[in-house]
Amino acid sequence: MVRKSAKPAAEADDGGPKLRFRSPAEFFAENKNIAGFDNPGKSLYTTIRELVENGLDAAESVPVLPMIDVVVDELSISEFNKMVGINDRERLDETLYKDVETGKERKKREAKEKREAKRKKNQPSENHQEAKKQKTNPPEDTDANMQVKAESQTQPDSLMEETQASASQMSSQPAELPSQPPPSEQPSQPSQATQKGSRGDVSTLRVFVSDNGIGMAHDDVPDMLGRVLAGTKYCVKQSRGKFGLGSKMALIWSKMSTSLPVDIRTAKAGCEITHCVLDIDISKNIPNVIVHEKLPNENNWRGTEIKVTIQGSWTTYRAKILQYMRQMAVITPYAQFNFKFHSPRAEKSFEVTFSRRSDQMPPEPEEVKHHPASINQLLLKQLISNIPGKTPLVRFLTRELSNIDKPLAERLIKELGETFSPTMPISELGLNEIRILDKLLKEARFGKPKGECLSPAGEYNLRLGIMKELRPDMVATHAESADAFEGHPFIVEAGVSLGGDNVRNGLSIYRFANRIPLLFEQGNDIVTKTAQDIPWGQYKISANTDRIGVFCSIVSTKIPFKGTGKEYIGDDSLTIKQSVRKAIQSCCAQLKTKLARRAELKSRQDRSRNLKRYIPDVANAIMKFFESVKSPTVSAEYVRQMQTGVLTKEVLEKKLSQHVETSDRQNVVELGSIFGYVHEQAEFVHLAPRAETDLYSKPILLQVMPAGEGATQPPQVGIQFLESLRVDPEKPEIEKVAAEDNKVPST
Ligand SMILES: Nc1ncnc2c1ncn2[C@@H]1O[C@H](COP(=O)(O)OP(=O)(O)OP(=O)(O)O)[C@@H](O)[C@H]1O
Repeated sequence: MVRKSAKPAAEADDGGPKLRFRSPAEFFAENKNIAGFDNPGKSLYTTIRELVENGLDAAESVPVLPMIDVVVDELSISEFNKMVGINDRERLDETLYKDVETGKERKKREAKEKREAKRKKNQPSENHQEAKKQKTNPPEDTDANMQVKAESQTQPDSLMEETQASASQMSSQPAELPSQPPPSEQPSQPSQATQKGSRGDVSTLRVFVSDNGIGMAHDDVPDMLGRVLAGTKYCVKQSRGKFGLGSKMALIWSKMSTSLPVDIRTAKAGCEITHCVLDIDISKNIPNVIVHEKLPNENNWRGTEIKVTIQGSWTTYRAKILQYMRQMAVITPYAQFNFKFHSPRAEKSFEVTFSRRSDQMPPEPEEVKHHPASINQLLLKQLISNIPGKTPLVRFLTRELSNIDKPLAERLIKELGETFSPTMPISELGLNEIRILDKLLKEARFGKPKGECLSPAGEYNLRLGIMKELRPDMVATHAESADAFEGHPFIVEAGVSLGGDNVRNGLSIYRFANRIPLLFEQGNDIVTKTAQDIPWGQYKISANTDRIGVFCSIVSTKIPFKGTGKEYIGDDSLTIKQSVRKAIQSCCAQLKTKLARRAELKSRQDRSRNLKRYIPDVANAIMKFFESVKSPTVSAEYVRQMQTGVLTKEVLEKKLSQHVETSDRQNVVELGSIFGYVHEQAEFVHLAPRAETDLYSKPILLQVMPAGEGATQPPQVGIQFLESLRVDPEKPEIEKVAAEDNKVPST
């Protein structure tokens, strides 16, 4: 009898680690921070972001002007309990709860409040001293002092202004967004809706996002929204979505925090409405469908509505969420965003509309083929397996890859060696043939991928955004031509502004990647780092004391984000970095010219203001001059006018003063053309006489030269006949104004 041999020692259960498997859903549930779901507050922000961006992608793919509604409903604890069927429960032992203040905590808080109050009391004198110090010690213009808006920075005031202006309160309170009450006014007991978490107040929120986009096919809905790493955007095309993950992360977070499913209503054009309620089986990474039905679509509605109930920290992330909505409105001016927040505390509720400002949608980005420079062995195998095996190699190279035409494909195949031929079927390409082909594609020279497949925001939209966002004194924009990063085309557009409303000294960075704004980890981003390296001083801009806005929009078929949360782009993407630098520097060069011109015009304006001080003396000097000139040919007419009272000192003073004002206004027109003011508003005043009754029959230009800055001596006076109006050839718009109001004499 053969005895069953005992298990080899190595296979015995020795208590060592056991092999386990994780589904993609489990992996992302455990590592949700890499997808931007770090804590309840950030999870709320990312949930809204993912759903809004899906809506925008869906509308743009129709294409139709996007209309995005976002409603965040804060549920009271009772409301939530009712929803899930739990009875409200009285607390028996209050001291068990984290949100109830202990005696020690109360003492600590009271001491802190006392300190705060004392500090506030002393503040006026401190402020005064600080101001005095700043006056005497202006900060040095060093890179170390350069300020970059940190992510911890509070919402810019301009946002508050705008939000307040357009917020229509749902409560009877004045139109003002409710702000967080000071700590001393906060209840020590949890509110009806919130519980204290380690990261601020955590409450249950129902997030509803709807769009007028392309909608989803009935059968696809469960997989699209209930299977991690499933989507329609895995192709070489510019889009906000890429990973097939975002909406599923929202679902996973809802599963982790409230255990409630996601509710979807969607319809494609001319189709019935799909209503689907689904959950996700995390361990199997498959949708767990609760409802999947078709409903009549009487109004022929098209779009998608998604409702998800999650925990989140509204109070901590409210500013970021509104900042996000606002920046989306800036970079997507052709979209309309309606944002509502409902709370059981009516005074906290509000709604904001970020109106559409342009009907001009950028062209829809095109899907393109892989560029040879983006190829690797795995991708080659995938491409080969996607098409029939009998496809000849030459056709594979020309049809499946971009930037290879037939002659180039034939040259490449020749270069591969004798075992390759243009007609060989791709099924004959073994592992080594693929290795050889991959090596050659990496080493050969190819044209850059074309940027036509991309849809940049456009300098116009960028400028519109900057003007609206910052209302700057001066702005310059520039679009770099398309370049490629690892075989993916990209385009960088930049804008640099100076001054503006509520802009702090130093650098304020606004970065958009495929029209997604960057609100977190800004310090690590390629644009921030590049902007910090710009030698601002060379452009007569102080990175320390000037208020500089740097806007940068990057579009690409692949943005090299450092995480699936699509936040920052590392500055190791060298070709992108170079383009960003060049684009910012081009803006700086434009600003330098404008600054120099502004300084020149400003000094001209100052000079003409100074001239006015000398007008009485000048008038006196001219009168004396005519009185003393004996030659009748020069002065007979003037002497006659003086005798008849036409030419008096007062008339001269008036004329001189008019002339100074005229040249002042000219400066205003020129300044206007530099800063982009509307020319129709500028008044052009002629130097020529307007009527025969005027003092002189020919236009005259009086040149009054002060002796110098702060001179006490009377100025020199000269008189010239003006033959024609001098027009700056660099400023044709001024010429146009003059020509339109063409009372300028031809003589
Ligand atoms: N509002 C919507 N309208 C139409 N289709 C949608 C909508 N939301 C999601 N989808 C479809 O579901 C797919 C999965 O969406 P999901 O948010 O999970 O990932 P994604 O947008 O493809 O990529 P990413 O994770 O980078 O955001 C999308 O590719 C899209 O086809």
